[in-house]
Amino acid sequence: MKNNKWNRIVLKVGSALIAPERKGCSSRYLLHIAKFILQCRDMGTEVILVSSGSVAAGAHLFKNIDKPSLPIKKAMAAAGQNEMMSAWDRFFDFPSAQILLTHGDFQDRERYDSVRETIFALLENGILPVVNENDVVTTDALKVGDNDNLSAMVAAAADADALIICSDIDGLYNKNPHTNDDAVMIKQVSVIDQSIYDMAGGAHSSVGTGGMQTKIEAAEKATSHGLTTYIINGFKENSFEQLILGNNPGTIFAPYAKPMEEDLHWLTHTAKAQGELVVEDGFEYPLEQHSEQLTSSELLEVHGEFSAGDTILVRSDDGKHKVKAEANYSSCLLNFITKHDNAEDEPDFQHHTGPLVSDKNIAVIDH
Ligand SMILES: Nc1ncnc2c1ncn2[C@@H]1O[C@H](COP(=O)(O)OP(=O)(O)O)[C@@H](O)[C@H]1O
Ligand SMILES: N[C@@H](CCC(=O)OP(=O)(O)O)C(=O)O
Repeated sequence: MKNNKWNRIVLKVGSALIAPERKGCSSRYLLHIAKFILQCRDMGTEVILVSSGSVAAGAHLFKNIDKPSLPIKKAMAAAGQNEMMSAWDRFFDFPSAQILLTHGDFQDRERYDSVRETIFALLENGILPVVNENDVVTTDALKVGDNDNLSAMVAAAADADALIICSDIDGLYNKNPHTNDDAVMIKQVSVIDQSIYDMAGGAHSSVGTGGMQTKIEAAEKATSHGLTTYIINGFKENSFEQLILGNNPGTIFAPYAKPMEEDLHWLTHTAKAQGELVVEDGFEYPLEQHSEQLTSSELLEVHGEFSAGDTILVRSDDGKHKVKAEANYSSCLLNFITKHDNAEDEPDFQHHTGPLVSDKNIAVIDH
């Protein structure tokens, strides 16, 4: 990494590298990944490891592993997490620390700050943070769901310079190479747009989650925060040797020249919408100068339960525009308004309610 001069990186390691055949952890690939971590630290680059593989590592302890129920999958994660942590530990002569997170830890500002502070304290003391999703406690509403996105959220929270996603494939191809013989590898991506997402297919291995789709989402989260992002083949020792030499062994995603402001980045890439407003067609955000803000007179439907200050989706009735923003009113109040829009009450409500969402930060959703 002579040429890269990174201060801090997040290294994400996929399940296939930890427990390739779901027969417990294997040191086969971890050895050269651990060597890379060691070399980075020797060069003065701080490393945060995001390690998948708890489910794959724990699977061999259970019967009927081919179609495990959700509770069994969580039990596999609980048992496998221990195995995975000890597998990593065997390679290091410095301490490591386990951090298990859910989406809720990023959504809640106080918990988010707490995670950041803990990571910084570990790094300052030379301890390697090893992060995974806390699969045991996650629910659909609370989970990130895949460690590609989790690694990008960790990388943004930890102010890293680069995110390196180690997978079971050389990088991003123009189509899934496992199902298309003529797939061509993409060495560099400067802008992540729909054409890049269209290249992505799902996971191929029995242990991976998300395939290329979630890696591109992660790259978008990270590059928009100013991080260089790589997808590399973690099976190959040469990938890590090339990184150390400052070369690109896989696909590199260029960081945004002008990274997003922190709050807008959080709203766009981290915050989950707690509910949705459907409004009359014709609304546009971000607002042009002098254009009118959305008020309850344009409100058609309210979905979900949310409080003032929560993140919500606002969608035009024709589905053409969709934004994420901070609600200025609770779903309870807005439901009351939509159900009492008779001529008698309306002027009063219009008078008392201002814009439906805060225009401080508006994230336009286009895919
Ligand atoms: N366009 C693509 N380029 C490369 N791989 C792709 C593409 N579309 C789908 N894939 C699949 O994504 C897989 C990697 O994702 P995944 O199985 O989730 O791995 P990991 O465990 O490393 O997260 C590849 O093995 C491949 O089958
Ligand atoms: N939290 C899960 C990992 C989920 C996941 O994203 O796996 P992968 O696609 O292999 O990175 C586990 O430890 O098994």
